[in-house]
Amino acid sequence: MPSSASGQKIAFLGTGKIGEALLSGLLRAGTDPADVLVTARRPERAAELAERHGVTAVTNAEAAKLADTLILAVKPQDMGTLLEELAPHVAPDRLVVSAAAGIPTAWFEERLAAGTPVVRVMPNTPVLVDEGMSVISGGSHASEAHLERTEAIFRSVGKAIRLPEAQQDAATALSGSGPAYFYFLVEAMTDAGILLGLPRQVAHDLIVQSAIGASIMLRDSGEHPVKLREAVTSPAGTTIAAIRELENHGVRAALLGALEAARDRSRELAGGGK
Ligand SMILES: NC(=O)C1=CN([C@@H]2O[C@H](COP(=O)(O)OP(=O)(O)OC[C@H]3O[C@@H](n4cnc5c(N)ncnc54)[C@H](O)[C@@H]3O)[C@@H](O)[C@H]2O)C=CC1
Ligand SMILES: O=C(O)[C@@H]1CCC=N1
Repeated sequence: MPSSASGQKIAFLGTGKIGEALLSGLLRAGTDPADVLVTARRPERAAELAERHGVTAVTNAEAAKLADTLILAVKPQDMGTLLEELAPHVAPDRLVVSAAAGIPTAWFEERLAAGTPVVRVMPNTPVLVDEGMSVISGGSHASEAHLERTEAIFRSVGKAIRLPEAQQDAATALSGSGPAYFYFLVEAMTDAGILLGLPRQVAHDLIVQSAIGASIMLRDSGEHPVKLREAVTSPAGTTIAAIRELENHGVRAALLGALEAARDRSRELAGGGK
């Protein structure tokens, strides 16, 4: 287990949407709540988290003293303020893991005591259902043991792979933001069901189950997505009529542009920017 079996304490600094999703996943995976600390900007939020998950609410400075692994999950724009408060309290034997989009490990290394190991991770919200995709890159002081400790945490809530840090902005565009694109598609396709006269709940159920079935086939069949799509696309049939509309509206080009925009935005956040 990520923390309790190794006797290590993990602190979440900034426990918002992704922080709480990760925290709940770790607890489901068997981490002892006594080994988990949380911090929040508002005391009421910290108390709520402690009550809901049975973990301990602490200040950022206390987290730095008490925890072996510090998972920083504030917005990139808030990372500068957090580091100003935190850095004086972080001994270089702590592992600092940032889940923030855009910000490079070097940025943290400049602000922390010399030699402090930093690992950058881009997770995604399906960690809530143990189907997360996390991409891990080590900074210049992160050892194999630090990377393994980080992998153990993120593998308890889904898949985790290592990539060179230069590919983190692209990974953020693909898997970090990725779930949002699928939700957007489901929302639009459900609206299409309404246009075709179906009740909203029926339209939702038809699309969600189709998405689940298609996802499992993509994962388990080993087939290329083109093959899977061709198997649905009968000659002179319904699917090709829809595909023509998607191509007419440049949906493929829109996706290329959308993910490039997400990658560019991640790059812009490199300095914790606005
Ligand atoms: N939401 C997502 O799907 C993903 C988010 N991320 C990254 O995770 C980070 C957090 O994103 P979200 O959870 O979406 O944002 P969020 O706004 O839900 O959570 C951030 C939390 O940090 C707290 N916070 C801010 N400053 C603080 C401080 N000094 N001390 C303690 N707590 C503080 C805020 O009150 C808030 O609860 C971002 O850096 C984002 O790039 C990464 C992967 C996926
Ligand atoms: O939208 C964002 O900036 C964050 C990072 C990846 C997913 N959500």
